[in-house]
Amino acid sequence: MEIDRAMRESNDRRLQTKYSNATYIIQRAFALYEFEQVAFSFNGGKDSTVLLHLLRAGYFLYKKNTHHPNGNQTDSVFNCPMRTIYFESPSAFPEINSFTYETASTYDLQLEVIRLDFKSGLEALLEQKPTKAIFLGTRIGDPNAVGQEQFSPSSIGWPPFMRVNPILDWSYRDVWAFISTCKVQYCSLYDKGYTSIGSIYDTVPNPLLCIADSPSNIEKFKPAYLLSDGRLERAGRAKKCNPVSEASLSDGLNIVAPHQNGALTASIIAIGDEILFGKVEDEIAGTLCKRLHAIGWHVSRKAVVRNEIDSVADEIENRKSVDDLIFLFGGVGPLHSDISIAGVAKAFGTRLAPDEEFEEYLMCLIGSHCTGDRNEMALLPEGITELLHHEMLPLPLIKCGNVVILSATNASELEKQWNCLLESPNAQLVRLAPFFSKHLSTSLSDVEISETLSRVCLNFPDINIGCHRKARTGPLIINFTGKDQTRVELAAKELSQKYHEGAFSEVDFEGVP
Ligand SMILES: Cc1cc2nc3c(=O)[nH]c(=O)nc-3n(C[C@H](O)[C@H](O)[C@H](O)COP(=O)(O)O)c2cc1C
Ligand SMILES: Nc1ncnc2c1ncn2[C@@H]1O[C@H](COP(=O)(O)OP(=O)(O)OP(=O)(O)O)[C@@H](O)[C@H]1O
Ligand SMILES: [Mg+2]
Repeated sequence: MEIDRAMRESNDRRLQTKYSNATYIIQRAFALYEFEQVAFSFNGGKDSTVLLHLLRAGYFLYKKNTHHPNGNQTDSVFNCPMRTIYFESPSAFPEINSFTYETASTYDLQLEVIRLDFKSGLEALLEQKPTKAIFLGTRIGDPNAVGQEQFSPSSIGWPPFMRVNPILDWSYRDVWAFISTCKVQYCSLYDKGYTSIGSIYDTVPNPLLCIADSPSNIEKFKPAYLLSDGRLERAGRAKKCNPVSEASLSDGLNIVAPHQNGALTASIIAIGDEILFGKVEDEIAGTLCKRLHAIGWHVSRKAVVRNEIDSVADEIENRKSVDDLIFLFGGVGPLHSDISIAGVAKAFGTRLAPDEEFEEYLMCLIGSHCTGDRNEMALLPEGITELLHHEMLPLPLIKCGNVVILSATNASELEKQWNCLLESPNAQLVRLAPFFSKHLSTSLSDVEISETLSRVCLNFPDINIGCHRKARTGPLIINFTGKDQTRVELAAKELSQKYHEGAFSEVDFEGVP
């Protein structure tokens, strides 16, 4: 069977893994449902074209593995004569329409044409013929894929059937790699710059494929397979909203209010059972606090949580609408305990989806170790992920909504990433007016100064007034911190004036004069 052979002979391990997973799902469906009760939803688009050939291969493998394990199943025109539904619409492109009919005839598909909308059409279909499962070419990144699994029952309010999505985890690039590896025919619109095809009213060629300097002044487009960033495959679907921007706008993500000189707050989340066991000293959070303070940010919370998806998600959930940025570190990578990114996805109510751009960086860094089965590190929260590039970083940093994920494991790695973040405009790590501090040391007892100090606090709500001491019996150091130097000085003066001369001396934070 030509598809199976082409895939076996391919040296694209990653695509082979996708292929074997997809054909496994297809074989499971054929094992679970009677052949006559399963349908394929085909519309001539690239995704359903890929699915058609996977169904042919999956059916071939199913037959080979169940009925005729030793039979000769290598017939290159092996077909899957399955029920195929096509919702034909007057607003479909004629090229799509004719490709659908031609392909159905080439591959002996039993075409059932439905001229109703999806929901009513499916209701009518299920009334006429028992249909338990329908194969769809839905892929992650499609607006309607959110929340779906490879087997997902139809939504509430829809007629009951199982949606089977064998290529749910396929990327745009996987689709074109498969089409090219197996040399299958596809609708001609994809050679004219269309990258995802809806109706004639809402679809134009993808502007990202436009050839700018066409000599004839007529717009020309490169073929769809040349689109390098698959996340933009729907850029030609004019009237439909991009789920990424929709989600980020409705959540207010990525939009840090333009506080002129005001307060921006950050929280820091360390993930690590070892820190909680007391086995590892975390040096990153402390360094981050210093760096944030130095650029005028307030740190509102520093937390350490367990290597558990729910613990990470809960902590982010609590902070994501309170703080302007959340810094997260620990639990990032391919190990079983590296659950931080899944926790971020859960906190934002999204799923992990392959990020092709990040995967490319991983490939450059660790080569074939991250291809095929081992691309888990390229699964990033869908619709909310931004990559923060910097020439000094071998891998871009990941920002999801307002959560910045640091991969640093010690203070010196952090310093490097911090400097890159400062230079990356998308990190939104803006420099604010600096803090001024004054520290007074005294041998007065806590009891002696507490009442006066409380009054100063009331008079200077804009100044942070804190106290610390190195030992119970040693001097007390009082810290005045704020953005207005004059107010800081005034607060310190108001306190010292209430006591005899020499009761306070100015020191640094450590208490050194
Ligand atoms: C066979 C079939 C089953 C569908 N089942 C559902 C469903 O259960 N729930 C739902 O919200 N939409 C369902 N839809 C609609 C799709 O989610 C989606 O709106 C449609 O494929 C159009 O996708 P597009 O916007 O990418 O063109 C179904 C569509 C088809 C063809
Ligand atoms: N008019 C239709 N008739 C039958 N099935 C459809 C129709 N429209 C969508 N589908 C099903 O929904 C799936 C997802 O649709 P979608 O438009 O995202 O993919 P596609 O049409 O295959 O490719 P493209 O994204 O390039 O348009 C299709 O693969 C197909 O299974
Ligand atoms: Mg389509």
